[in-house]
Amino acid sequence: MSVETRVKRVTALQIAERKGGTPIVALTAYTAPLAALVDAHADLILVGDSLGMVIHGLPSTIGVTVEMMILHGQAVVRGSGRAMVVVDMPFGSYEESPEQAFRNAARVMGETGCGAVKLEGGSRMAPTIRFLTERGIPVMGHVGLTPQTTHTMGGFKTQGRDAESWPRHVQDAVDVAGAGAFAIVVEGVVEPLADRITETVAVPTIGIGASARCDGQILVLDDMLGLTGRVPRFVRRFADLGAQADRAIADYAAAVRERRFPGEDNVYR
Ligand SMILES: Nc1nc(=O)c2c([nH]1)NC[C@@H]1CN(c3ccc(C(=O)N[C@@H](CCC(=O)O)C(=O)O)cc3)CN21
Ligand SMILES: CC(C)C(=O)C(=O)O
Ligand SMILES: [Mg+2]
Repeated sequence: MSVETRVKRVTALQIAERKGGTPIVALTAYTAPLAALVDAHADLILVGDSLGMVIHGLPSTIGVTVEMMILHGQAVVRGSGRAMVVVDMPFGSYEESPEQAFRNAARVMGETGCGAVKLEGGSRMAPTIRFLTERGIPVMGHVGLTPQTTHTMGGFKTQGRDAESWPRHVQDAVDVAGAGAFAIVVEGVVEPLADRITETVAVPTIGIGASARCDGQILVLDDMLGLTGRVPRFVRRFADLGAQADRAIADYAAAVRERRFPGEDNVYR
């Protein structure tokens, strides 16, 4: 392919410049084939640590490892070509020190070829975000409901129901942006708080369960395709692939048992 026609990936800078513009379209993907489908329509693909719960059956994201993130990150980078790929830093891989975060983030970037990493946390993670961005690793922030701290936050609870907590959440986003994050996922916050955060920080906010006031939206792909079980209120099911798969598998089972499959078309003679 010539230099002129080669499609370049969306960059962190391009995402940062989308503040206040056409909403940024983001989805998760964990595998090459689904990354290819998302790549055709989205600006950003997140290899979320939600993969631990969604495809590995873990009870939370706490047990996800750097190795798991790298394997799925490699698959998603291979399957996509245009969208920016961001890989979640899993629990325990970045909280200890900026140095620990850099070591693991550099490994994730180097072994997957992704364009950025994401890590959870507000003001307390700002020094780490600065440490990474100053050393060439683009960072996406994640504030509000942070699933990796579910055990200290008392479950997956929507944040900002009490207006007294708003200044703390706004400060979290301000500090994350000030530390150099190119965008911030705002998860599970009431609409007026999402509005306040979005109008306060200069970088785009990408919401999940955080209203239409954000500069973009993200969902777990499997949730919006209808592949997961009970989904929270913030999810819209744009398809019902779980039910379609169930019917297809039932049809296959019946066809095998009744010797209708394999049929004439499926046999080598
Ligand atoms: N499949 C899947 N989708 C996700 O969006 C997702 C994951 N997994 N795993 C990691 C985190 C966990 N997430 C979650 C999970 C559950 C709720 C939930 O049940 N929320 C309550 C809020 C109740 C309240 O208002 O406090 C809800 O009923 O919507 C929220 C976020 C978002 N992330
Ligand atoms: C829900 C998104 C933002 C995420 O962090 C994940 O999928 O792990
Ligand atoms: Mg995550």
